[in-house]
Amino acid sequence: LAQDALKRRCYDFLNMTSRSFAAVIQELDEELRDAVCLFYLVLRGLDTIEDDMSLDLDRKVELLRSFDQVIYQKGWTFTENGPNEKDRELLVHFDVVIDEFLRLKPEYQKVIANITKLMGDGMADYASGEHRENTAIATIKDFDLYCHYVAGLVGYGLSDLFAASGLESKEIANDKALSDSMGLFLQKTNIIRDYREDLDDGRQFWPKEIWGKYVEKFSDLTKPEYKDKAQACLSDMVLNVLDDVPQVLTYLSKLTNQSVFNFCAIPQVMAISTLALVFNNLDIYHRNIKIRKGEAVKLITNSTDMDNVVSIFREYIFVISRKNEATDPNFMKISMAIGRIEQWI
Ligand SMILES: O=C(O)CO[C@@H](C(=O)O)[C@@H](OCCCCCc1ccc2ccccc2c1)C(=O)NCCCCCc1ccc2ccccc2c1
Ligand SMILES: [Mg+2]
Ligand SMILES: [Mg+2]
Repeated sequence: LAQDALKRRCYDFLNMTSRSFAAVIQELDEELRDAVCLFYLVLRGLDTIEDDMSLDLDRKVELLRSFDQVIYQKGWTFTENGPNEKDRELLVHFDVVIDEFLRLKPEYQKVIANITKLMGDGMADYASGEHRENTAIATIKDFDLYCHYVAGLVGYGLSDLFAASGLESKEIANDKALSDSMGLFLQKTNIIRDYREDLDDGRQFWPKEIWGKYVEKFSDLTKPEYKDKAQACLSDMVLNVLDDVPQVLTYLSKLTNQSVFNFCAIPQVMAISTLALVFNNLDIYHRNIKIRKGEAVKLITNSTDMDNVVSIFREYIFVISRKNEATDPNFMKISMAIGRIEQWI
């Protein structure tokens, strides 16, 4: 009974810390649900360290690089987060997560600990660079590497958990590029959508190799006199994300378990819908925009098989092509990226 209470508290933390993933994780097949829930909570705990700009850099790096050992330390909790840190409650009660993590099958624990180590080291590498006034994400290569660390690796770990559970074939974990794209598509779309929120937090994730073509200072993109430059920069960022669409659809087409498919497909269709919403929408420089609740519900109910998911992607790719303006310096490149995707779908 005490164990059920522990597990209940973990799902409470899941629902507390994630609007978008809590529902789809709870829909997963029995065999995978707890492992994926704890995978999420462990990494959200790690990210709560990474996101806290009030933490001393050396302290942050030490925690990020040792988090894969923290998850084996019964009783460990953390109260050094700033008062406004979104998910500080999770770390204040992290001993509950650790107790549940230690009850998982050793094979699942190994996958989670391995990804936690890789992600923590990657975040630490970036945090040191970020401290040098935001020059950490200079090139598109840096951008891909950062998103690999914080999201691509989640794709790696999920594919490993799917394979280990026997609900999907081992093959799903072989093609790392496909798993990586599942994370990159979600993370890059969020980074575009969150421009304003991150700017206000003193963080910037857009690669200077892109925005530096249009403005001197990253915050110039919010100024009315740079409106045309800001629009061209935004379409350049969307162009970069479109490259991941064929791999995302290929990954989804390989899934055979219904609950795994729903879990994987729903965040991706939300992301393509968000990408179409932010494309050529300069509001992103001023506020955080989100897809309407009604649209989200429609997407969730229609993302249960590959044909429906492909038609949802086709619909939003069409929205992007319609919003594509001939005066945009990236007009042709966007048209060609859309052409490549349409070949696939
Ligand atoms: O603070 C926030 O709320 C947002 O933080 C963002 C940031 O700080 O950049 C950022 O933090 C990233 C570091 C922690 C990763 C946490 C995570 C997220 C989703 C999961 C889903 C299932 C299992 C484990 C998961 C772990 C964030 O949450 N970005 C959202 C996109 C990340 C998507 C990860 C991902 C990758 C592949 C997937 C494949 C299939 C289904 C879900 C997938 C989910
Ligand atoms: Mg975060
Ligand atoms: Mg983060």
